[in-house]
Amino acid sequence: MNDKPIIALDFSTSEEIKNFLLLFKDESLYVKVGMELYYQHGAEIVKRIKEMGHEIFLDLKLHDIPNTVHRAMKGLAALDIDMVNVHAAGGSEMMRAAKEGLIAGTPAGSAVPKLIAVTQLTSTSEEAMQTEQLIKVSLQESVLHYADLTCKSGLDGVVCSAWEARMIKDHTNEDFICLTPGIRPAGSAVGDQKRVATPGRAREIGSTFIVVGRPITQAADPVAAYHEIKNQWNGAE
Ligand SMILES: O=c1ccn([C@@H]2O[C@H](COP(=O)(O)O)[C@@H](O)[C@H]2O)c(=O)[nH]1
Repeated sequence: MNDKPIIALDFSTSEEIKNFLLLFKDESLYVKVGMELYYQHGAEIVKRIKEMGHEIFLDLKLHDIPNTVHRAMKGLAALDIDMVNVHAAGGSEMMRAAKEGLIAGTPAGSAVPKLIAVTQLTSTSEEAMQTEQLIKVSLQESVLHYADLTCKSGLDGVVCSAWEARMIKDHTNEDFICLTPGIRPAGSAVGDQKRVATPGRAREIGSTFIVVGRPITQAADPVAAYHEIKNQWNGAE
């Protein structure tokens, strides 16, 4: 497991990002740049955050035809990101194309970013999956199916809820990344998330990375909230 919780930087302005990151002074963080930030500030914001010494998971969840995803990944690989993702629902051909694009676009001498795939979003309940996506198996079966497909397509891991991490690692291997959003410290607001777990529970079950947004970014003291969550994640409290 990675000892740093990944902070979801769900902000829209570069000013907000700057002010937020300044709170952490010289601490090196692992942050997640998602659609809200990337669609407004693009490669420039990724570059600036990287220059500040932070690791970056670029959470754009690509899902398109294989050729388009290959070309997009080739471009993203030039950004010096650490991890990026696609939707497993795009299929094995698309996932393999994503990986090939990433390898082709990575500058010589640099490490290829980790590539993971979303199984079922943590905001999806079993009922919504069955009635809206018309997937007639259990949510666990669907998540496991996508994890298996992702592993066989040569990717590094999946996005899932903490509750599915152990099952996925048992069916793939211990090194297969299970990155789990939907993390909520006891007593904090769940919001739109459906499959949530505390940082401590996520560690016990087998998450490799946890992603935490609002419980940190909307806290009265984000630095204190981050360290409390980090301690719980590392089993220190
Ligand atoms: O299944 C998924 C995939 C991605 N996310 C992203 O993680 C963060 C979670 O933020 P919170 O504020 O802690 O809910 C957010 O950026 C999502 O886009 C996810 O939640 N679930």
